[in-house]
Amino acid sequence: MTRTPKISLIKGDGIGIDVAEAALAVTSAALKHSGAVAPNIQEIKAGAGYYAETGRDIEPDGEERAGEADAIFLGAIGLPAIRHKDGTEISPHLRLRDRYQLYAGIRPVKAYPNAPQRLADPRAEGIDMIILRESTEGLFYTAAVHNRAEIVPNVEVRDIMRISRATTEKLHEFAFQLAEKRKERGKSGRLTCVDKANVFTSQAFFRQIFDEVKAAHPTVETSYNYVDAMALDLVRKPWEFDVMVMENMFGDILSDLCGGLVGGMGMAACGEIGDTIGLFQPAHGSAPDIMGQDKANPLAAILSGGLMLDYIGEKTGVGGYEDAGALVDKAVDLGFERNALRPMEFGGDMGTKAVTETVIELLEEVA
Ligand SMILES: NC(=O)c1ccc[n+]([C@@H]2O[C@H](COP(=O)([O-])OP(=O)(O)OC[C@H]3O[C@@H](n4cnc5c(N)ncnc54)[C@H](O)[C@@H]3O)[C@@H](O)[C@H]2O)c1
Ligand SMILES: CC(C)[C@H](C(=O)O)[C@@H](O)C(=O)O
Repeated sequence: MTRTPKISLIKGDGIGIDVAEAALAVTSAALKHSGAVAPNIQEIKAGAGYYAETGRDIEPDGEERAGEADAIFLGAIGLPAIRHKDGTEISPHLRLRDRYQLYAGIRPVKAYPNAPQRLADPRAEGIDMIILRESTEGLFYTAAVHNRAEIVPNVEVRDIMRISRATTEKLHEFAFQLAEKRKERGKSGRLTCVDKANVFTSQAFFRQIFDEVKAAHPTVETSYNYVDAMALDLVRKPWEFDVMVMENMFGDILSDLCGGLVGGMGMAACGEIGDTIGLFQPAHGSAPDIMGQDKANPLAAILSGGLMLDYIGEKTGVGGYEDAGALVDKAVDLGFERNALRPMEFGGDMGTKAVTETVIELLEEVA
């Protein structure tokens, strides 16, 4: 008997609530088309709004319950007006990354036809790459929610860039395997190690481990780029890159830059994978400037939902999930090809609901 996959759902704050609902509607339609069993979904309350009401950033036992599922789906968390006393924002999702060691943060960056090209060079139409952001340590190791920074009140605060062998070996192994898979699918499969090895010992260690892991993957073409030069190259010739692997903070910053290259944050999908569970969310935030107005582009969340279905299928072996993930991608591809997806984010005429309904209609065609 096939088992029923389980998803933990955290809608969060602002547009996170709307785009999470959009992603669920689309994934549920895709699963019906592929004949898969519907997942059990347990909702967990968390976020800045929840903190303002209760003084807690996630419901009691929420972290533990989140991890009992096959995957976690998150909308977005945080509202700039709601902060801890130390000035930082409400970010329980960083504890989920830490607790479940979600080290491999996959952030796909793809240019779609009829979506805005922010670069004038026509080669920008071919942008199709992945930022692989380590998501548990690096400069986020001492993020405020972990209480690990060295603090001399009002005098000095030291945040630490932690690069550990155990996590970095797993990250680079993941990166090489991803590059190999992409090459099999006709992409260049070139892997770039993005670091700051010219200045920081931790970053030289990151690169040293990259070279060690590379020895077991002789067919993968590799290169190095310092993170500052990477920012330059992502604007001047992003089409030359395929997979880029980097520490946490560099990936945080460059993945927003990449979102901008292909339209905006409403296109920035994300999957954070650990050894036992994955968390899927759009890479954008709660967008307080447009919340409650049906203006958010739900595609980053919808594409993240597609990544989640693929992950659940591969992890559990439950039939129809990987097919449903592929259907979500196909529907979005077709929608852009036909100019049937015109999010307001790009100056189009379609709000959150209209984009979601159109993707659901397109699913019927691609199924
Ligand atoms: N993963 C997360 O949960 C996450 C990520 C980033 C920021 N945040 C939080 O979200 C809040 C707002 O942060 P911010 O303004 O720096 O980043 P943001 O991503 O929310 O917004 C940045 C800009 O992009 C636009 N935007 C973002 N997503 C969009 C979408 N789907 N459709 C259309 N436009 C979109 C916004 O309107 C805004 O102009 C903060 O509290 C921050 O801490 C949370
Ligand atoms: C809101 C914040 C904690 C988060 C991060 O820095 O990881 C966001 O910027 C992201 O990119 O997902």
